[in-house]
Amino acid sequence: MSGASSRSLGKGSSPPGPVPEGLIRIYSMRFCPFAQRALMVLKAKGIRHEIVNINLKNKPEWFLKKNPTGLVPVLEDSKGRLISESVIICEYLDEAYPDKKLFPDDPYEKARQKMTLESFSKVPLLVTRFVRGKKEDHPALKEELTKEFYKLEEAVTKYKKDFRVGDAVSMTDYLMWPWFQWLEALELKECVAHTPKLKGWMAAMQKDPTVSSHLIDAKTYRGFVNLYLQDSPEACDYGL
Ligand SMILES: N[C@@H](CCC(=O)N[C@@H](CSCC(=O)c1ccc([N+](=O)[O-])cc1)C(=O)NCC(=O)O)C(=O)O
Repeated sequence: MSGASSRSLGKGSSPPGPVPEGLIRIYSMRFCPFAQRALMVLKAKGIRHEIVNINLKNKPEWFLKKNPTGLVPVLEDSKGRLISESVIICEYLDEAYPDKKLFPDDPYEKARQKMTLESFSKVPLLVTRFVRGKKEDHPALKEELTKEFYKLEEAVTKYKKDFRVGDAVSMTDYLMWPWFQWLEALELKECVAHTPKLKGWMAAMQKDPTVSSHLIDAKTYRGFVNLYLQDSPEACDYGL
């Protein structure tokens, strides 16, 4: 039932029992960029956890009781307390498990990182629109994404500390990364062709042990996207 590569649970499955003491559970989906944020934070901080993958194209009834919006990720602790929304989950994990903090302690530095995250905030929506959009809308969407990346290039230049590399990967790095991982699979790499600092950050991120343990190859992503867009109940288990 649990594990990053476990098959997803769908309609008719039995709900998992209570979360064992000393563990935390995340309801996830192997290809969900929002869930990947939380999974990277769990891994980077060394928090013991179990993963329950949800079939988003055939959702279990019991999952909708845990999160009526039906979205992953959701976090559950041994007291049965539930937290949804990826940024809220990540900030909670950073505070509840204060070893190896990912957000800076300094309130201004933390606000700075959140401002960088805000300047990134259109990217997930644009990537989703690109995936779901018609071919003829692609050039305009690519242009919009390129503009967003220029904004981030400016942020990398001005606020180097928000884009850390190597041992000092920060919360904003992990919160932004999953969508950059998609660029190759979606043939969107040209959008970062003229933002060398952002490209440098991407190359450095790929060397981070937490990031590299979550890399999925472009072909597998494309296989998933293809099935997801057809609303196939097999999409979330693609490649298993
Ligand atoms: N604010 C929330 C958003 C969470 C969210 O939206 N989750 C998606 C799963 S991931 C969706 C996604 O980013 C995506 C993009 C592209 C493709 N594709 O191209 O195939 C697939 C997925 C979901 O559960 N969705 C379930 C549902 O909508 O019922 C947060 O921050 O936690």
